[in-house]
Amino acid sequence: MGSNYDDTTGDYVPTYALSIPVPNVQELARNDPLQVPDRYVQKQEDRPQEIDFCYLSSDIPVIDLSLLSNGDEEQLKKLDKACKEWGFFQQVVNHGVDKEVLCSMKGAASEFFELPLQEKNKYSMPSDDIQGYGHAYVVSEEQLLDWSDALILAVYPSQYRKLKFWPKSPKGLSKGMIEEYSNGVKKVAEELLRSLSSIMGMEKDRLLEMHKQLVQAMRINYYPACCRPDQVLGISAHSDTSTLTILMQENDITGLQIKHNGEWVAVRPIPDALVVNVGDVIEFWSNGEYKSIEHRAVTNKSKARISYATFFFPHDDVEIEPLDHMESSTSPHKMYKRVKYGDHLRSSMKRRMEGKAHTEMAKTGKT
Ligand SMILES: O=C(O)CCC(=O)C(=O)O
Ligand SMILES: [Fe+2]
Repeated sequence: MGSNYDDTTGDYVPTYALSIPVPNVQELARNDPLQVPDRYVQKQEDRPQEIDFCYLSSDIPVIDLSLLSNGDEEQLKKLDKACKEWGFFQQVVNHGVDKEVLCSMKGAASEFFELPLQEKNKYSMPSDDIQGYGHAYVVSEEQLLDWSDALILAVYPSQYRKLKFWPKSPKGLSKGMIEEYSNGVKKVAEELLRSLSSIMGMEKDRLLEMHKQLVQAMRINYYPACCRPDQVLGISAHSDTSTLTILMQENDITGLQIKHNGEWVAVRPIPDALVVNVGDVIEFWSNGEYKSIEHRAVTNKSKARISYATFFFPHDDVEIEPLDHMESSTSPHKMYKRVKYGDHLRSSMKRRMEGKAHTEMAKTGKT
């Protein structure tokens, strides 16, 4: 596991993974809008089908966070069902993050991506880490690439930050703005973890305590418009290595698709809602009862799309394994081996994003 010291503060910050630098997709699409280079054309079986674009599900459970945090039985049941059957849910109302904060974040991020490449490259991701502006999960020269660029930042604990990657321009995407947004979604994550603790039969604060330290990182994905959305993927199918992920998407541009009963289902954006998904850590702790669902993003012909994913995960040293009391409800055995979280995270980052392959490795083989 790598380690590093921040140039500006001298603090210890963990290093996550290597990623081979590859061309900027926004620039590529701007220079030649009618071409998709071969390296972005997905294998036939991975390409989005026509039907995947049209089927917008309104069945994905919607949860009211303010009712949930007051212990509302109906919402707790919904949460349980959502995590078992979907691994995803959306919160429409009362998630508590100010609408203005959501809007300012969106405005500031789109201004950032509109800057000239030379400006954005001041924050470019080095080949030995995945913080900064660039592409993560590129592990071989032959690997097919996703139709997106990203800005990735570690936010909490604050000593994990590498401030040289935090944009100084535009002014809107300031440290204060990123912190305000991050604090808002952190409160949402903490509330959800309390409710998840309850439905997993534990004291409310137990899941939070099990993190030792709640680590928070943000990835802002930029998907340029693409002349062949049927051939490319904005982000390949994967499940998140987090405990929970909170995603803010555009109010009017679809792109996120989740795997449900073997089919890809597009998540209909609900204005100002936050989309939440269960990550691998909850799947492991719950012995597979709650699912870390595969998802991906598709592109579209006419508009760029930006999405804002915040990942919450435990401290590197935390040992993750199915909780004893969760063994009996799903299976008489522990389905996953005991792993150090930092090892799981880094071993999955060494691979190309490939569905749930990285969680298969953690399985004991017993069901
Ligand atoms: O853009 C999206 O809707 C999905 C992004 C995502 O899955 C991720 O960043 O992990
Ligand atoms: Fe994801």
